[in-house]
Parts: sequence; C-alpha cells; structure tokens
Amino acid sequence: SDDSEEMLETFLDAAARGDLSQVSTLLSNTPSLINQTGHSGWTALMLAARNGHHHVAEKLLLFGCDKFSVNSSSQTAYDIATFWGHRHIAGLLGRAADGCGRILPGADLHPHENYFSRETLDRQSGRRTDKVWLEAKQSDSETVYLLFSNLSPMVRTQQQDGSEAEVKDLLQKPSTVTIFLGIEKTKKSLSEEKNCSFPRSPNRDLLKLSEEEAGVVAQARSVLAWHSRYSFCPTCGGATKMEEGGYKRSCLNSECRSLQGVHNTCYPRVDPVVIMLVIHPDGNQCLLGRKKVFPVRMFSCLAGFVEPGETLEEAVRRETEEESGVTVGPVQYVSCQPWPMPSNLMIGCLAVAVSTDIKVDEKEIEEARWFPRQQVIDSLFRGDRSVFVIPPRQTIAHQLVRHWICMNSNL
Ligand SMILES: NC(=O)C1=CN([C@@H]2O[C@H](COP(=O)(O)OP(=O)(O)OC[C@H]3O[C@@H](n4cnc5c(N)ncnc54)[C@H](O)[C@@H]3O)[C@@H](O)[C@H]2O)C=CC1
Ligand SMILES: [Mg+2]
Ligand SMILES: [Mg+2]
Ligand SMILES: [Mg+2]
Ligand SMILES: [Zn+2]
Repeated sequence: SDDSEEMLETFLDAAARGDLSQVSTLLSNTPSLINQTGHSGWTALMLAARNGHHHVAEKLLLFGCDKFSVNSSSQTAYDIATFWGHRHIAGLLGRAADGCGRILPGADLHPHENYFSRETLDRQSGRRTDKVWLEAKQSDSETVYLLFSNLSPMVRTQQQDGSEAEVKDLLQKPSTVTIFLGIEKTKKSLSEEKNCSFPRSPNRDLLKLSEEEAGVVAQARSVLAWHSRYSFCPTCGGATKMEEGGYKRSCLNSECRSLQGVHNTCYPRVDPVVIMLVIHPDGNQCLLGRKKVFPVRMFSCLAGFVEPGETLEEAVRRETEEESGVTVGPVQYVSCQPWPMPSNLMIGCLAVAVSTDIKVDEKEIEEARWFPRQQVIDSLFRGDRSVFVIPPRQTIAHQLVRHWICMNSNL
C-alpha cells in the first residue's frame, strides 16, 4: 500500500541521514522494515554504511538485520563502507569470523565456542627452542604455574594455598615435568595471583572449570599425558630427554633412526575422533546411542577414532555403519573440540542417513534409536521430564544436537 511504501521511504531516509531516534522508533513499531530494500536494492544498513553513520549501523545490527544481503550491484554493506572509506563501519560489519560469510557461503553465521576450546594463551611456539628465554621466564616472579598431580589439576582450597616456595621446591625435583604453555593474551585472565595458580573452582572435575581455565587445562593435561605415556623412545626403546618447553622428546641413543629427519614419535600426539549427529532422511529424527557405561537414560552421538588412511567422511560412514548398521550419505563438518582424556580432537559433523534400519554392534553400543525432534527438544530444555537424557553442555555431543535443533527452527 501507499502507506507502507511511504513508511519504508521514511525509514531508509532516516538511516541515510543518520537519524538514530527515528530509525529506532520506526523499527520498534514495524520490525519487518529491517531488511526491506529501496532503490537499487539498498537496505537501511547499506545507506548507513554509505554515509558513515556508525550508530545507526550498530542499532540495525542489534535489531538483527542481515548484513550479508546484496544490492543490485552485488555489494554488501561491508563493501560499501570499505569503498567510501568508513573504516569504523567496515570494522563493525567485518568483525569476528562471520565477516567471511560472503567468502565461505556455507559458514556458520553464529559460530559458537566449545568447552576446552578457548585459547587464553598465545602459545609462542617459536620461543620453545630459546632456552635462555625459557629459563628467564621460569624464574620470573610474574610467571604463573598451573599444578597437576597425576594428570589432575590441583585446586585451591580455603585452608591450603599454593605458595611461591612450594612451587620452587617442585621445580627442583627431577620427577617434575614443566611445560611452557604460552603467554597470556590479556593480563590476569587466568588468576589474580602471581606465581602459582590453581583453578578457581574448588573442583578437580575437568568439566567443572571455567571456560578460561578449561582451555589451558586441556592443553596442559594432554601434553603431560603424552609425557607420562611416552617416557621411552617408541622407535628403539631407549631413554629420551624432554626438549622445547615440553613439546618434544628426543632419543638419547645416538644411533636411533628417530634422530635422522623429522619423526612424529618425538612430538605430542593427538588422536582425531569423528563424532556425528546422524539425521533421518525425513529430517525430523536423529540417531543417538548409548554405551553400557553411560548414566541411566543417557543417549549421545555416535563417535569413533579416525583410522590411518581414512578421510573424516569415510570415518563417519564407517563408524556409523559399524555401531548402528545405518548407512550415511552426505557429511558436513560443524565444529571441533579438544578432549583431553587424554588427547583427542573431537571432530563434530552432521550426517544424513540413507537407510534407517538399526542393528547395533553389541560390543560397543547397548542401544541406538531414532529420536523425534520434539523429544530431543524436551531433553535439551525440560531435563528430568524428558524421555532421555542428553550429555552435558560441555560436550560437543550436546552442542551438535543443539546446533541441529536451532538450525531447523531458524533461530
Ligand atoms: N566430547 C564428547 O562429546 C565425546 C567424546 N568422546 C570421546 O571419543 C572417544 C572415542 O569414541 P569411541 O566411541 O570410544 O571410539 P570407537 O568407536 O572407535 O571405539 C573405541 C575403540 O576403538 C579402539 N581404538 C582405535 N583407535 C584408538 C585410539 N587411538 N585410542 C583408543 N582406542 C582406539 C579401541 O579398541 C577402543 O576401545 C572416547 O573414548 C571419548 O573419550 C566420545 C563421545 C562424546
Ligand atoms: Mg564409538
Ligand atoms: Mg573405532
Ligand atoms: Mg566404534
Ligand atoms: Zn630411539
């Protein structure tokens, strides 16, 4: 109608002029204006970007406008801001990984973060060979130590606090393994205390740390686990010594083959594991299984180690077939998670089934079932009153299920 056309024109004009209050008022009354286009397919965001109105652009983003839409010349708002030299707006529109949505069309527009994935440290791998620098850092009073005992992070309790002297003692002991983890990206992200730091949460449970602690604990635990399992040379069985800030073990036998060229036996190992949410061909059910060791009523995504000479897609197909008898077609990567028990990299995928009959591998899986979407939603949001229990949010299994649910409901 004429009225709505007029309103759109007023809205676009307000954005072009940088009239923040009028833009806000119109949007509050008529939210559907947000992605509407005027002359040559220009949106309000494009007009704000053209004229350098940062506040308006910010407001439009806050209201959830589509920053990837293009005008009749195939330009996005980001292109327009860049062309007209409004760098602050280009920065706003290009911020974070989703600025690549244009270049990687399939990319997740709302990248989420998995537990154990946050990198609070800059690993500074180039420094690992600099012995002088590493030694200086070790005795620097600003240096923070995370203490582990038998691969468990030590936690602080009220009575017992880690002291500088205790750390010094530990560093002297020949049995102590010291790993250089990196440099804090932002100061004080790990602990307010200097010199020795315990996870703040009074719990050794690896799934109960804060996000900041979890990433660095995962890194440390996996490297420590490697040292505890690979104390002898895998090539000749000889004794080894630790090098490069804990990121290498070299054989002490001068005849050993592992000293010629580069050998992966000398570096910390990572085991890739595919973990997949298999979706029914009808798009409305997903396949979950349970191992005997799971808590009652818990079902999770199927998973399995990638084997040598295998692609991720083949591993997803093989493990799904082995464990459930279901045949898988297309496979899509979603996100991954370091899993420090001891050193897996969980590679999360969505996969579409092309057959639906279930025949479980009883050695590994007790039961596998197709769960309808509604039951899955109930298990995510209604907890106890649901048909089954989903693994906790810290697992990528949980995040894959959540990803599928949100993806389908266009949230
Ligand atoms: N973060 C998460 O959400 C989840 C993490 N996981 C992790 O993934 C791992 C692998 O999943 P599974 O279903 O058990 O794998 P799987 O289906 O391949 O079966 C495990 C068996 O594979 C063999 N195997 C082959 N390569 C191995 C290797 N490099 N290390 C150890 N065993 C190997 C062993 O016989 C083992 O018992 C689990 O051990 C668990 O730690 C599993 C499910 C969810
Ligand atoms: Mg498995
Ligand atoms: Mg396997
Ligand atoms: Mg398996
Ligand atoms: Zn050797």
